[in-house]
Amino acid sequence: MKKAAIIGGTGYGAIELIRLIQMHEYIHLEKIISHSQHKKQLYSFYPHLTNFIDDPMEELEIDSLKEEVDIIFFATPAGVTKKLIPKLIDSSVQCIDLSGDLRISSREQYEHWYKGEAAPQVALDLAVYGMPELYKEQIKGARVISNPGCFPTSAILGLYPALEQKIIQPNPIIIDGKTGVSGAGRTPSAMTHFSETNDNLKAYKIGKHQHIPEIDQYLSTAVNEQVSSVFTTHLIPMTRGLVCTMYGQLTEGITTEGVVSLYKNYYESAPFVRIRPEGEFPVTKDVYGSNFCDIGFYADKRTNQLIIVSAIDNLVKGAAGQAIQNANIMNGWEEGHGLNSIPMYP
Ligand SMILES: NC(=O)C1=CN([C@@H]2O[C@H](COP(=O)(O)OP(=O)(O)OC[C@H]3O[C@@H](n4cnc5c(N)ncnc54)[C@H](OP(=O)(O)O)[C@@H]3O)[C@@H](O)[C@H]2O)C=CC1
Ligand SMILES: CC(=O)N[C@@H](CCC(=O)OP(=O)(O)O)C(=O)O
Repeated sequence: MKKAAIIGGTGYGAIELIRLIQMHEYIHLEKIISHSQHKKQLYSFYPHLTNFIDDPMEELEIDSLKEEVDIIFFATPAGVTKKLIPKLIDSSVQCIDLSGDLRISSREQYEHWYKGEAAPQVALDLAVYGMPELYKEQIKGARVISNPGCFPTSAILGLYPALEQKIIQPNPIIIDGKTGVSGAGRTPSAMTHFSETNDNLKAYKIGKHQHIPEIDQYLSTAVNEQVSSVFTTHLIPMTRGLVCTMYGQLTEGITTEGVVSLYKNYYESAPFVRIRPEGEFPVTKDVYGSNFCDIGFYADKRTNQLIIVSAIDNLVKGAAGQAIQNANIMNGWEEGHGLNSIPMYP
């Protein structure tokens, strides 16, 4: 049994981690750290946690925390982990960061897209990108995990095999992303206000989204050349769920059936990627509350484009679920332990 702490206690990522850890036999949630609400009970903000979490949240004392727990989940906004991680470099505590702080290998790129100073190079060197379907061997030996962003999880899982196997051109790649409002976290804003989102559909952060360098960095490794994707996100009036619809120019006359077969082989040992048969495409309800990424394809002969549709739950495979999947791999537990529930439907 490993002892864990979550930093960022009152946020949505933390609440989803708590739900998943509750079903985990080998992780005990020792502490919930809150920046703004320490000494208060989490159930006073989230009554659905009544009788599950009784201890009050605590203030962050990083020097003692690293001695008291084995795993720290950082469910904090970008900008927090990069300041804390230098204090953990010499400890043995496992760190899993849900924020974007450790995802971008170039400090200059981070500073351009995130508008703040990047994490120290030593922390970036230590961090492994926690996408188990691509980097399982590196995750096994890692102590610091940079958990992928929600859109990058859906986009990279959907595009990587087609790029690596050269069935589509590396440029241009078009990614049309759509997400539910919980992706923006718990703090309300003008963009997430009910009357702005309900009955509405909005493209946002056009050309400026912080996931652009992350997607491009990992897709570029698939082809050993720079991929510069065209990526646009849309806010959808729903709570959870995310879909990327993606387009790449076919290089050869592969059929949809051929693409389905290629992806089935590629993800044969990936328990959370489900490939749809020809003619079927995933919807967000297929993955709701689950750690699955469902992917469907259409090789369009008329336009010579491969169309890929990839759906996840932003809070599970896009955040907390993938974090638990990484913890499982790091600790030699079964990859899907605590994550094998059937998606909620309807
Ligand atoms: N929501 C999603 O779908 C996804 C989120 N992520 C990433 O996961 C992380 C958490 O996201 P999410 O939970 O949705 O965000 P929230 O805004 O809901 O929660 C973040 C929490 O972090 C704490 N916090 C805020 N500011 C500070 C600060 N300056 N120092 C320390 N703690 C602070 C607060 O909790 P408290 O005051 O209790 O400490 C806050 O509630 C973010 O980096 C986000 O980008 C990644 C993928 C998907
Ligand atoms: C609706 C909404 O605002 N979604 C967020 C999702 C970002 C996220 O989840 O966090 P990371 O930046 O840590 O990946 C966005 O598009 O920026």
